[in-house]
Amino acid sequence: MNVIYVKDSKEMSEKAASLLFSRMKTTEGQLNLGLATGGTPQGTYEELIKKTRAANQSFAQVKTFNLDEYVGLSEENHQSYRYYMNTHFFNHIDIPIEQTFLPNGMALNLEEECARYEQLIIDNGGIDVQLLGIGSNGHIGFNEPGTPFSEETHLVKLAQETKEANARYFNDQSEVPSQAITMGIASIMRAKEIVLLISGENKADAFAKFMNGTLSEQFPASILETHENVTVIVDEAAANKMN
Ligand SMILES: N[C@@H]1[C@@H](O)[C@H](O)[C@@H](COP(=O)(O)O)O[C@@H]1O
Repeated sequence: MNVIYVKDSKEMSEKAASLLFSRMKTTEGQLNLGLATGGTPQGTYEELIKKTRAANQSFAQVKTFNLDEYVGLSEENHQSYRYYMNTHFFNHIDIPIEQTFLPNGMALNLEEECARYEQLIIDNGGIDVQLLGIGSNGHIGFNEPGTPFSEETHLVKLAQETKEANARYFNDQSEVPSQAITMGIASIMRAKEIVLLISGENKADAFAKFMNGTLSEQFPASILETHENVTVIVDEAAANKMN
């Protein structure tokens, strides 16, 4: 595992964007990108848009697969992850929108939707580079503590801690959906390369726990240490409990 220590979230975003940009360039855009939402990767998307424009680079061949989506929020809902991805990234680059995929949290049959999404990723050849954030309880995607490492895309009930953490994006905590569809740990681990971003002092405990290396389903991110190609980019605020 390659751990890169950076000063702040700006430097983290620049490093992550450079890494993704170079992967897209070396594959001439023939790349399946796994993407994440939340506050942490927002700067990475901004940097990636800047780089793409400055280099006048086309990424029309890239396909994207997001980790997760809330159940019951339409794509017009500003809190849906589809809306987040469109506004923060897809509307500003030339990846055709038909090549951008998220689980459909409005599907009538949610179990079928999970199986469809898992198969969609497989049928497209799998994910080449997966971008990840981490929840303060160690969740990745929406795989909460206790999720079996063997899970593929599935329906989850959000932990109270996660609902509280994500309430800042909603008018009121009662509006935070209680369910989501997420790629499972097994789906994430099939990505050929993983880039984990950790930023801010509210992630310091999670980072310290991650680095202590105990493999446990109670701390979902711990599985990443068993993946052969992981880069962690962590800023000073998140790393400060390691000193
Ligand atoms: N499902 C997302 C995760 O993919 C994300 O990593 C986490 C942390 O978000 P933030 O980066 O805003 O702290 O929040 C959500 O729960």
